[in-house]
Amino acid sequence: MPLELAEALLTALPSQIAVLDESGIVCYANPAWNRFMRESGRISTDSSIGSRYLSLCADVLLNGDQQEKPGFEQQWQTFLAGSDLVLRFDLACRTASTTHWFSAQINRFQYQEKRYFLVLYENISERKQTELQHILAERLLHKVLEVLPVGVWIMDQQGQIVEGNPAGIAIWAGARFVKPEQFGEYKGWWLDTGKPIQADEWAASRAIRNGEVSIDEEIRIQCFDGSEKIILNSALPLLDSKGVVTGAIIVNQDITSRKLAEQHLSQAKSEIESAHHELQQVLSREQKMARTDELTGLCNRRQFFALTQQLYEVARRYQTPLSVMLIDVDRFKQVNDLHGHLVGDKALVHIADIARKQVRASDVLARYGGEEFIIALPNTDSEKALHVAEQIRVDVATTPLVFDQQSIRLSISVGITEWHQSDSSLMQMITRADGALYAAKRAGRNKCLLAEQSADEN
Ligand SMILES: Nc1nc2c(ncn2[C@@H]2O[C@H](COP(=O)(O)OP(=O)(O)OP(=O)(O)O)[C@@H](O)[C@H]2O)c(=O)[nH]1
Repeated sequence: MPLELAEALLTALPSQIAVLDESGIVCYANPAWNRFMRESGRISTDSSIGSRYLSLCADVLLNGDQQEKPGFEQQWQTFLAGSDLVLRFDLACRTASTTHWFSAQINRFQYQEKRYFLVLYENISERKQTELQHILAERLLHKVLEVLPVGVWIMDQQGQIVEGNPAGIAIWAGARFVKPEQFGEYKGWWLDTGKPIQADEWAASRAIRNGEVSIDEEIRIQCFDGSEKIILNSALPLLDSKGVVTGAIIVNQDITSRKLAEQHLSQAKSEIESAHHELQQVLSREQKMARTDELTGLCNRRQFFALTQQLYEVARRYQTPLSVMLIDVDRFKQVNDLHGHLVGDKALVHIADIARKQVRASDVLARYGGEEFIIALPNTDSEKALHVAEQIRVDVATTPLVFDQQSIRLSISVGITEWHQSDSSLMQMITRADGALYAAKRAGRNKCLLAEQSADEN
């Protein structure tokens, strides 16, 4: 090749090229080399010829490491003095505004029995920047993973863990851990349904195999100390630019203590609810008992007054009729004496049942005490009340109490009255009905008498 052509070629080449003599002094440099050395402040004139190669390598960073100059100097001197034919390294040359990265290749050669070195720089700044950004991103990711309170695992396409964070390690600490290929046989992890997790059911493997996204699957893991942990397990497939699954990212959250607290809370809630329910039942039983006569199941005297007082107020206010009747079992002492107290009780229940059949839902039927019953009949005048009383009396007289193959005949006397304009209280009505009852007894029993009639008779 003619020398001029070789010169023209070296001048046109964008790569930096220099030739050093055997002591490392630049004896040839192409324009690209000189331009770079000048622009980067390594030389002040237009030419590098005569400069020591080492002095042109100020601020050198070898192979991306922050290797200091003495380290490089030593490497350079060894190469210079040794017999190696090629020296390759990446270096960074800092200029005022930026850092240029080169891939350097230095070849030893001989020319006219003298030793020389051909230095060739290839600019790899772009590639290095990308690499550096990648490294920075990875470092950032590590930092984030380190401080994240949830466990994060990154798996490759084979299901091998390539990255994990301290929170993740803490979650699985003490767990009966197995190798991925043993997942299928392992019974130490199971879903919250109680089903052991099989290899292909594991959220991570579904993410890798099918690209499936699983969010917050609740799983239980068994630890060597016998305890259990409850973990929320999520898995997302990692995809490349073509959408092909390259691995998975798994996120774990230990919710054992939260779950325990929830369980305690719901247990406490159901205990409180059942205690409340029981209390309600006791209360309503108590309330019923407080209103009811135990023997006959009718209202007791207190309840009679509570209900009838309201009927009395309504009758007074709207001037509507209201009647009251007092019923007394005739010669009841004899029933007790002849058949015993127990039969006496049955007789009372028998009469209560008969009376119950004759009253309306709006009437108040109560056991007034001992062998006495009382009925308040709203919207009923004394004539109609007498009619009701007669029906009860006749039913009692014609329906004997059958007990132990005995038939016990019973009768009642009834005193009836209705509300008068002149009445000042409910009690006044009851006293009048009692007077009529007394009169019915005196008149021979098994009778119903109106207070108004009995007053006339007296
Ligand atoms: N078996 C039973 N007897 C009762 C009950 N309450 C009151 N007696 C009885 O009822 C009887 C009422 O008797 P008396 O007041 O003398 O009147 P009587 O025998 O019914 O006679 P007259 O009312 O005059 O027809 C008493 O012997 C009481 O002991 C009860 O709950 N059960």
